[in-house]
Amino acid sequence: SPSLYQQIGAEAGAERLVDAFINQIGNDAQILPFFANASVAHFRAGFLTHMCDVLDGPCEYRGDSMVQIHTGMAIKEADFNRVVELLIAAMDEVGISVPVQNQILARLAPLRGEIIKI
Ligand code: HEM
Repeated sequence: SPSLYQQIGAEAGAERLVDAFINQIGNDAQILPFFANASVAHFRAGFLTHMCDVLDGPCEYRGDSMVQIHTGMAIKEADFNRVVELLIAAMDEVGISVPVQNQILARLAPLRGEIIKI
């Protein structure tokens, strides 16, 4: 059966999704401040490869670990939940079906403990 990566439209679909997500973050007063010192190009490339890997696409994420990246950001539960909302809004925007959205969120949910309160 097709991978989740294929179901979102492979490379072009993943790029549309990540660009919509970045646009959501750029318009969100709660989350944008976390990215004040980040490079958008670096985040885009890293998030794309990580997403491709997590969704069983033909990529292997070799960047810093989730713990390494997010340590010191003091991300709270509410911030994590907000980022999930922004990702859902981005998935809606690019037309990913709700069943596929739920499978994607199920892949990301276990990462919560590596990202918050560290
Ligand atoms: C499941 C949720 C999340 C995943 C899978 C995730 C994943 C990632 C990945 C893959 C990168 C880029 C790594 C690289 O190549 O350098 C990144 C960077 C970043 N993430 Fe997350 N993240 C998540 C949640 C969050 C949350 C909730 C926040 C803040 C509220 C956040 C803030 C950041 C920031 C600011 C960067 C850029 C760091 C920099 O380049 O300076 N992330 N994240």
